[in-house]
Amino acid sequence: MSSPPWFSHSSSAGSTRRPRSTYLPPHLRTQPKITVTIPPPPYPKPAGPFDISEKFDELEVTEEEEEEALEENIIKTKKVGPGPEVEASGVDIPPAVTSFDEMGFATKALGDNVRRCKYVNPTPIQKYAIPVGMAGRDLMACAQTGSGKTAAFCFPIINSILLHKNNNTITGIGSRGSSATAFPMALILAPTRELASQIHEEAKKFSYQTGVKVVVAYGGAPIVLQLQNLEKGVDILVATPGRLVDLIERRRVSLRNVKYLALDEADRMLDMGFERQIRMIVQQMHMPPPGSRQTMLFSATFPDQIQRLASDFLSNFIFLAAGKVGSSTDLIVQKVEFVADMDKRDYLVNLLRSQRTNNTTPQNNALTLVFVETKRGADSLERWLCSKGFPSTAIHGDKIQMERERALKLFRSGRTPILVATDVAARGLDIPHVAHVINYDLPRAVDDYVHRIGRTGRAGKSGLATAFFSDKNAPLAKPLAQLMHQANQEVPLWLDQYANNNNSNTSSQSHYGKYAAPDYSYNDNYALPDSSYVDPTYASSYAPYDVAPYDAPAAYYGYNYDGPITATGWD
Ligand SMILES: Nc1ncnc2c1ncn2[C@@H]1O[C@H](COP(=O)(O)OP(=O)(O)OP(=O)(O)O)[C@@H](O)[C@H]1O
Repeated sequence: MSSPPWFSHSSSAGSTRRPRSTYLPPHLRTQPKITVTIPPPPYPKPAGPFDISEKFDELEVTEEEEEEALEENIIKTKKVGPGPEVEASGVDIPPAVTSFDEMGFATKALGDNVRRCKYVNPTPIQKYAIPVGMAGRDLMACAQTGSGKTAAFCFPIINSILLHKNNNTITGIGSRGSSATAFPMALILAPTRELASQIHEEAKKFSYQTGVKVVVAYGGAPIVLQLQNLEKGVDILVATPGRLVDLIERRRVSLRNVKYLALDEADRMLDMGFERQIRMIVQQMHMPPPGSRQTMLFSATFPDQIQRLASDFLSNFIFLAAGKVGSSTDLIVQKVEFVADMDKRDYLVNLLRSQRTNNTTPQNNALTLVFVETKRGADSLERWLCSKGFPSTAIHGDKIQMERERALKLFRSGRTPILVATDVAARGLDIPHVAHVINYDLPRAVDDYVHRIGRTGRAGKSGLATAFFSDKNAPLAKPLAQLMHQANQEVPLWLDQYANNNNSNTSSQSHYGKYAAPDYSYNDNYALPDSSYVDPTYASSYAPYDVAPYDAPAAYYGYNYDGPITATGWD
């Protein structure tokens, strides 16, 4: 493990020579030499190339294969469970269950779909959250990354739709001239296109052969196709805020009939400056009020500002916390290395080379996700890695949606086993076989670190996370060290020392303060992709970071949304 220049530590011996070709300006030549420490592989060796088909139709498996998969999932959920204690608060909390059979789904089809997904036992959060959701109660649920939160809000929604679809007051599609308005019964909001798309795929699997229709709408993809899908009928609409507002403005979606609302990664949507849009969607666009609809908020982290939103959106809700709020799962081995910024590239290449040589993550077999700070940095690192013989691809907010999807597909399938990403890939993405997450640039906030490393160590599997820490990350030292201690990780002495020297920044989980300016990486990835809308309150914070022109329609400023609806055409 490498240490900062001022820290004397025995492990700094045995360093690797910096390649001759690297020019170092004289004033930087006293920097410590690089040591690459590769821990033993904590992850199972996955078999690649990977099957990324996601539809059940394509997943018809032999009984033998099914048994094998079930066996594997029993092992996985055994690792997840009995799991961390789930803390529940609220009145009349419905009792938790221990198996999917006990959940009492409305139709056999739902139980069949659980089986098709090869889920043997519910994860801890599912044991508590699914009964709460199925009892129709509002819910705020916090559970570690990769713990199965998607199923925890999807199953109650699908179940309730199956129970109540026929009593629906506004059925199917209303009409306005030649184009129809869709009246979904359920709305699931997600912060990014990729996450919305993933939830859509999951929800389709969970509702397979139930008759429940799931449609997705997000920016960057042709709206015409989404409109056509909406016209065919929709029970559950999965959407990003920007595109949804556009569809409502065009009167192609009405929220009057929404009985179930789920916000995934709700805290992230606030960080991104989407609060006003979300409040407008939930409070001013004809959605039934709390009490007349069921609302569920899910995330792995819950910074303070979400509490206020919760009190406005939820009614008589139950709070569930699986494990410590904002903690990382201990399935992930976390390493922190002190790497000066100028040494990062060489260090990374050495790390990947050792990985390859030691066969810990053979090429094309296990996936490595590398997080960087900027879009330009992502492109440049991707090129560098390719030039060094490491097939890589990159994903960030400046790429068009097709390129983003292509990059994910290449990575997911193992054809390009390294993905260089900005925070656009930090939340919610469930990519099997990600064995190693490298924080080449650490994020500014520890919550973001938790979500990033959570791309590995999912659903009971173990994973590895390596962070490159440099002087500029000093403010993160304390919350990072705290988080690692909580997760029983080996914390380098120098990091503890850094943490003690940086006592000023003591907030460990919620880092921006109340509605404070988002980190530029949010702008990089989130604030603009789905619309060019930037809340003027936050616009100045984005300014130095190459913001697309702010062009939100005037309607967005008024909180009373009942005026004339104009189609803006932006997406
Ligand atoms: N009961 C279960 N048994 C086995 N696997 C499960 C179970 N529930 C969910 N999974 C799988 O676990 C993985 C992680 O689930 P999911 O993406 O819902 O996690 P999450 O808690 O939403 O994570 P994040 O916080 O990163 O968004 C998925 O591959 C999912 O199919």
